[in-house]
Amino acid sequence: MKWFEISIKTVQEAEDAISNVLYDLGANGVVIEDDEIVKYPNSWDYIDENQFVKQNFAIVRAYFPESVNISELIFNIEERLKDVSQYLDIGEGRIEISEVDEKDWAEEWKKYYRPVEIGSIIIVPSWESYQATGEKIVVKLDPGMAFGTGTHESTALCLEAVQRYIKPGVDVIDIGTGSGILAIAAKKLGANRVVAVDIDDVAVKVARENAAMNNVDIEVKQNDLVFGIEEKFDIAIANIIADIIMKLAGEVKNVLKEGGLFISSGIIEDRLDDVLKSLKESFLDVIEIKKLNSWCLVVAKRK
Ligand SMILES: C[S@@+](CC[C@H](N)C(=O)[O-])C[C@H]1O[C@@H](n2cnc3c(N)ncnc32)[C@H](O)[C@@H]1O
Repeated sequence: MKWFEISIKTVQEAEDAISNVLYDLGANGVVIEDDEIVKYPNSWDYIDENQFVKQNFAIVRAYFPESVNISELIFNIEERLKDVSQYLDIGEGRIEISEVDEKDWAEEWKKYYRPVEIGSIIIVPSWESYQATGEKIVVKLDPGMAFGTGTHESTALCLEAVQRYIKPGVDVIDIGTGSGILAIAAKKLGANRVVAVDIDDVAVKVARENAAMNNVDIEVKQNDLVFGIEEKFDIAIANIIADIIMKLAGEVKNVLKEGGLFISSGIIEDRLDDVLKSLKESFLDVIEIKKLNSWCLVVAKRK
């Protein structure tokens, strides 16, 4: 499978804002390369440090599946970069598109993936040997090309929340499971039935493999959000982008028991009000909002 690699040339101060924009537009992964390039003056006859021009430089690379509508995506990136540049110098902001082979970047990012500890949960890359100590709940993971390593703020927020909300015996649906990370954590925290859905067939395959590697019994299926699901759950978790959370707000009630919770994440701060409005319009009571850097998690309760 091929992927689109979108590279944006920018400056270090803007790299987080740009990577957030790319995640919010549905990137499966973002890699930041930054360095200070030292440019020498054209000529000098004595060494004066002040004459060295330090150029602040960063490239943000994001990966999107080949199936994406690339012209629409580029249009959206350009629009969002214009918004960011209203309040932040984004440097050149030049966008480049190329196609990369799945195996090339799947292997590349593995070099930087280390165990991630959030509360009592530790996410360990499957290729690392890790000796668990004490009471830690270990989730072994090979995310492959699916989103969900635990390093992104939106996943970290969910991992923290599930530890507080999942009680032994609850039924859970994980919508947009990606690598299966949240569904596996939910099961290990004592959930009863766990159903994990994703629209992407690569994610479904990866989540099944990760569930098997962790010896947990999870039903993973390919599905568009909760369409056609007739069961009811105590907790629905969705770490997807704001636009999809807003769409889901109107449908999630159909899969929640009375008093059930909707844990939503992947919401960039600028879109929080839109999401809160959709939840309110869908008669869900917001009981918690948490922020980590520019990302938000919202917990709402079905009346
Ligand atoms: C940001 S990732 C989250 C992965 C993982 N749950 C985590 O927390 O790290 C969002 C996932 O939602 C999936 N997704 C996007 N739109 C969807 C839809 N309409 N129905 C189901 N899954 C969807 C994507 O394929 C992707 O795997």
